[in-house]
Amino acid sequence: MLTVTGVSRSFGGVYAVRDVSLSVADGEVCGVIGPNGAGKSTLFNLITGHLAAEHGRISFLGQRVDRLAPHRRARLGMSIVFQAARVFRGMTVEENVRVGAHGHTRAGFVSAALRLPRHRADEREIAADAAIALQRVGLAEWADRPADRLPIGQQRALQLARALCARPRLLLLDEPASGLRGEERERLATLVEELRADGLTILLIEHDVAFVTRLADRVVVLDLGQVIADGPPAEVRADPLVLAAYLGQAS
Ligand SMILES: Nc1ncnc2c1ncn2[C@@H]1O[C@H](COP(=O)(O)OP(=O)(O)OP(=O)(O)O)[C@@H](O)[C@H]1O
Repeated sequence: MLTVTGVSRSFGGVYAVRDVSLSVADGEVCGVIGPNGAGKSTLFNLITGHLAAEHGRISFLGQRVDRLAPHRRARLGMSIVFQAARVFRGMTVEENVRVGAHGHTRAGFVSAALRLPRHRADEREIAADAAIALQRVGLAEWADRPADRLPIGQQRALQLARALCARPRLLLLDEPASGLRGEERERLATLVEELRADGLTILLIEHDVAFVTRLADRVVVLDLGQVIADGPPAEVRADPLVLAAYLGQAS
């Protein structure tokens, strides 16, 4: 579904991501881990289009996308949950989720905001999608409450619902567990497991090794901008290069 081939990006002459290749198959949960500064966020932004690659190619559903703007990639079916993304204040939970739908309806965001008549059919479709997404993440009963009153764990679930409302082919999660503790983290892991059981394809970028190795079918490890391991979680966790990269960080 997603193929990244020999992608590089530098800042001020120093490579943040260097000659990285990885692929995500249909229905797979692929995890990307790595110590601080390994290049995870840079890689994520290269895939979503928020940063331009200097070398390499990125293909999504058989189409080359590395020159496409983020919204064009989103329209092809990439849906993103950004690291520590906020919910929209002054909007209900349901309204927050609806925002995610505007990529795939005929109506653009502006037309929908103006509530032009020809977009009313879309509105019904969006409401149905939002209801399904809220149900999926366990927030249906919170639909009419102000989004910013939700506890952080549920705000993260809300961001997932917003991404699901766009009917993604590939869900891209950037450090979804950051800032979550104990029970909230556990609930998020269960939710990602459920999405995986639904057959959703997920690319999960995360600092927390235990979180990723529990959820991913395959794990790619970055260190100093390069891939140092790629394989099943158990294999990767025992890899001496991976252990050394994480130990190096701890010392
Ligand atoms: N916009 C930027 N300008 C300059 N340097 C950058 C920029 N973005 C990232 N870098 C550098 O690129 C390297 C990789 O950073 P990146 O944020 O991708 O790593 P990361 O693995 O996501 O780290 P963390 O786990 O700490 O978020 C770091 O050395 C960082 O300082």
